[in-house]
Amino acid sequence: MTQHLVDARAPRDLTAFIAELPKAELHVHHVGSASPRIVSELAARHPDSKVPTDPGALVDYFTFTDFAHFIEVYLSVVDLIRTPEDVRLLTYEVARDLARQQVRYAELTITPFSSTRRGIDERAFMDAIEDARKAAEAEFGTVLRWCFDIPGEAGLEAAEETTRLATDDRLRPEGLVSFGLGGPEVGVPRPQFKPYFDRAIAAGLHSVPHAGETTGPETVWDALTHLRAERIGHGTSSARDPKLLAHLAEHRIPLEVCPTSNIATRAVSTLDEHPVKEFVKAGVVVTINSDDPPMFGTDLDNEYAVAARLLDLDERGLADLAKNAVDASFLDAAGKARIKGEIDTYTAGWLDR
Ligand SMILES: Nc1ncnc2c1ncn2[C@@H]1O[C@H](CCC(=O)c2cccc(C(=O)O)c2)[C@@H](O)[C@H]1O
Ligand SMILES: [Zn+2]
Repeated sequence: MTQHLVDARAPRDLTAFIAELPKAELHVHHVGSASPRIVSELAARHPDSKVPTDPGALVDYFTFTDFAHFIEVYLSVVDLIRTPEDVRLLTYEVARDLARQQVRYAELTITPFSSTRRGIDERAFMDAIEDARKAAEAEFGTVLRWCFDIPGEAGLEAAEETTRLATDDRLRPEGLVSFGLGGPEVGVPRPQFKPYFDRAIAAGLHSVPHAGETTGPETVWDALTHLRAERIGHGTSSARDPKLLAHLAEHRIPLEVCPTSNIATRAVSTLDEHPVKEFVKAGVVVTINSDDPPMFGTDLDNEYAVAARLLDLDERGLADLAKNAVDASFLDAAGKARIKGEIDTYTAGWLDR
């Protein structure tokens, strides 16, 4: 796990620049953000779990043989979240970790179906995430918004439940801005989710499905055509289809690129083979994200360092990447202008030292 972190670090000066750079994170999973500290605390609360309580043992536990193995381990961590207080603790601590990296705004992908099917009361679940969101904004200054995603492999029952939770006016939380689709893609065709995305979009939510992470470019086309995707989670295989790259560039559909994730789940063999450079060359809007940072031995700062290396960026290039994420976010115009202003002021100050 730490191997990714150590190998990928940028030269010292860029590391220091990145650490204080104000950032936005658009693709990060709620449960997948549980740090070793949070996992150990939850595992200690629920000692019957198979997840190790010792943070050191988690390094091996979070080493994956393939994408299916990653999902199996992911679900064992989901099993640790059993009470509304577990949900609140996780959400609040995730916000603390984001704030430490100067993340000013994050869209956190939450899978409410996984919690409600495990017996957490739906009202208590919504109250827990909203309570943590408000506390985090007041205490850390980090603004959180939610993306509720369908765990596609769990079928249409999960799709129906997720859509209900996202669109029922009595339940849907104030911080909810978007609707997603996650989990394995193989054997889970995207078009079947069209009616659910139609309902979510009609209720005012943005469409941000995962696509082209573990399957080919046709899945990205499906996400665009059937699910009316406004951004694509990963979209890695788009690089294999020049027409798709041209379409993404022309319509300014951003990709939520998560380089280290793609190596850890073995979706891409090595960082040097990652297609992020091809996306940029084709004029596609690229945002850099961390996906499930502790599980992949990374964090958002490290993903920016990886991007700096793969794209050969200096401080201005990194600031532009950070601004891409702000522009591609679902923040309002004033909020975007405020964070982009902070990025510019910080970068100018750094270069003037
Ligand atoms: N890189 C990723 N790419 C894709 N998804 C990712 C990624 N990282 C994290 N996820 C998350 O994985 C979960 C998958 C959950 C799932 O498939 C499932 C299947 C059957 C039952 C249940 C259950 O809960 O009972 C869950 C989703 O919640 C998604 O948000
Ligand atoms: Zn993801």
